[in-house]
Amino acid sequence: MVRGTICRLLVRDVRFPTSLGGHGSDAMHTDPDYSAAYVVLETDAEDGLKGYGLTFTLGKGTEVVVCAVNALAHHVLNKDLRDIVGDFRGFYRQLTSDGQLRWIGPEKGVVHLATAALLNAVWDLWAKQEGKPLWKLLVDMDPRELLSCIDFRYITDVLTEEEAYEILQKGQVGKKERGQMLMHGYPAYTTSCAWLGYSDDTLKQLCTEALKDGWTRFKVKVGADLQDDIRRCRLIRNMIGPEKTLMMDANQRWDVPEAVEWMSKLAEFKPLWIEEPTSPDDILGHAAISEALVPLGIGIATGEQCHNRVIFKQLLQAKALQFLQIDSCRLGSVNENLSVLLMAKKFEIPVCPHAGGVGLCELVQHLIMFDFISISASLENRMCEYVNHLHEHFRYPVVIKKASYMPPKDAGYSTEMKEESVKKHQYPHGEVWKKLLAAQEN
Ligand SMILES: C[C@H](O)[C@@H](O)[C@@H](O)[C@H](O)C(=O)O
Ligand SMILES: [Mg+2]
Repeated sequence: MVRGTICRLLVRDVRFPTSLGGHGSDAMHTDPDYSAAYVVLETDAEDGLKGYGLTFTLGKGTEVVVCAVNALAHHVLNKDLRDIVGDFRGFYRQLTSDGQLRWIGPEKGVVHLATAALLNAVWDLWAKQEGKPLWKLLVDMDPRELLSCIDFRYITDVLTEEEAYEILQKGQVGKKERGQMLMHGYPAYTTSCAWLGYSDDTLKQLCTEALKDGWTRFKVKVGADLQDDIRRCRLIRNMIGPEKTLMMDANQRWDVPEAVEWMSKLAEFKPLWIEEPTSPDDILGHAAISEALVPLGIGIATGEQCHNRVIFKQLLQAKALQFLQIDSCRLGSVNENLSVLLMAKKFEIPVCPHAGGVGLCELVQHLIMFDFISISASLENRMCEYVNHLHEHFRYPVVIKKASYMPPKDAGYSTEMKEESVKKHQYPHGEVWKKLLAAQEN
């Protein structure tokens, strides 16, 4: 049973110096330090359970997200958890519609990332109090209760609450069997072999290891230099062979005509999709690229920087994407992701979540497992991203077997980091940063 009043909120700036190894680098983000604004919620309940939440950042700017979390804190502090989850739609709306703060959003940018971190902590706490992993909490929830967590404002022109109810009702059929199927895991793909900053030797070595570990789906970063891309894509396609799946990711590097031209040159390597070919805000641009590339057998994937459900709605309406990539830390937590999963189902577009970063795999695995069991009922053309960095800092890290995510068993949203890791990596006074910053000064 849900219990307790939220009496303490702590937010910390935690950064990992991943840029030193070129990990996570792409055509636009050449030196990311995978980081998080990390929130801890405490209640006055005797159980001592805490809620942990985060949003993903790339280093600089995490302090701005921390500020935004503090600016939103009054909406959360001294609230009874029963009141929050009893009217989760109302609570979501209260956070996202703060009459003053919404001016620096609304439902996008820093303030929305902060909302995600806070709400992720609330969901973690709720799932912990119920003694269930988050995916199971969602799967066991009655459809009406699930819908009561969603703010349908701005999407009722494509999905009404009644339509969403019908989708969830249909999803009840075969739920148990799909739950059992998941015991073999949810299919994953790896991005870890081919960051843009990796040398060809590193790429080869990591690809060899990944093949040995049973990976069959690979993503490669492209977009900075065409000749480099041709060489790297040839290398990886030759290594994995013609049957395995290859995806490409340009991280918003191109203009619309440039995207079409560039990808026509990479088509020979048979990519399943090109991800973020252009600005994430350019819905019609994505539609134009999609129209040009689908005949070449290349789909469009996007979502990791889609601000909110409205952008996803329009991408779906405009037939601008073939693969939809939800993100657990950019949208307004589970609440907003639920609405996007339901819209994707209505449009029959497969959801292939964005993960990686720090903690994104830990979180989003819950959402995609719920999606399979209760909404999509399909594994066709579906897979969840995996990146093998930084899991050791989490108390309940992801478990990958045979290139699949195994369903989490521990209660909560897998968001909790090890205290030791947080302390060491807190910016700028943690041990790791003190050393690095001192070395930079000398
Ligand atoms: C800066 C980051 O590593 C991104 O490159 C990464 O999230 C990427 O777009 C991905 O799809 O994994
Ligand atoms: Mg990407």
